[in-house]
Amino acid sequence: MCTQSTDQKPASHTDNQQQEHKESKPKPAEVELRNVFHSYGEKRVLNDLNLSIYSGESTALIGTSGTGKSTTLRVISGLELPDSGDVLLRGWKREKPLSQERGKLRVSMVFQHAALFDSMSVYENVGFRLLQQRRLPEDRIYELVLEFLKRVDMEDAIEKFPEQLSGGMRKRVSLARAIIYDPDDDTSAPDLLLYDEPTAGLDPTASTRIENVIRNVQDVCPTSVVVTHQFSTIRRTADRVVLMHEGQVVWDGKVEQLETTDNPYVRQFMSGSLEGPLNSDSLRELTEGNP
Ligand SMILES: Nc1ncnc2c1ncn2[C@@H]1O[C@H](COP(=O)(O)OP(=O)(O)OP(=O)(O)O)[C@@H](O)[C@H]1O
Repeated sequence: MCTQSTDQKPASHTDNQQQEHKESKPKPAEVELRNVFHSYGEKRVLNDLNLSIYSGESTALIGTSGTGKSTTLRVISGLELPDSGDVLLRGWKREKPLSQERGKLRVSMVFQHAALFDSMSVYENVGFRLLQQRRLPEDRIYELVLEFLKRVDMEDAIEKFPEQLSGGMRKRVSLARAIIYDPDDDTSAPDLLLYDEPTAGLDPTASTRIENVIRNVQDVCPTSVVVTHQFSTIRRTADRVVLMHEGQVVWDGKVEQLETTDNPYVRQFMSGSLEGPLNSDSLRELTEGNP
């Protein structure tokens, strides 16, 4: 049942994007999504989304299922173009999808289901981009793959195939693949890492390993967005948290403010209560208010 309908409709979403984050972070934005709308067929998923991702900051993107978090990552990466609104990468406006223009920011994405090539070894998976580019001799690529596998504690698996690895191991391999670059060519390092539920389906130990890796790779790429449902991942990996609801940002603050804010969306999300602005009555009002 919706108990707080009038002051939590779309018009108030912007107000609810609390200034807790913005007041304290006058950093340059790596990514700006401005008034972004995106639908799959008739289903509107991003609904006037405004979001900035700041340099040097790890942002956790949270929200209930189906609220558009993965779609937001896909729009940031250029895998999807918005129906309307702007995607700005260091001020440069994306006009075409990633397949047609790479853009001003090197974005690497770690997908929810590792997305490794089953027919390729771990070496071939992690070195895939460097092997395709053919700029480096193969023994140098092997060295680099080994080095980046060490970062995720997976160097012993270099000759293995994905089917020989557990889910958590596959995720660590996919992390190595996302971050690998040639240290002699600074332009090959990722500028932004996007993680889609990196710890989903993992036991607590495997989750902790992934969370440590996410923290540790911040020296390679200090700016990241992590979509997650897991509080341990939020606490261990994020500086800032953005809560989405029905394709909009409804709260934006520092990770420690999750515990103290009285924002009703955050309070309900944190408590897991069925009562509050995240419930289905509220969702219906939101949809009805937006043709
Ligand atoms: N390719 C697609 N075609 C049609 N509908 C899609 C597609 N991708 C996502 N959707 C729908 O869009 C909505 C938002 O999906 P999205 O994956 O962005 O949400 P999410 O917040 O990441 O959800 P979850 O936390 O469950 O992963 C969902 O209802 C989903 O079913």
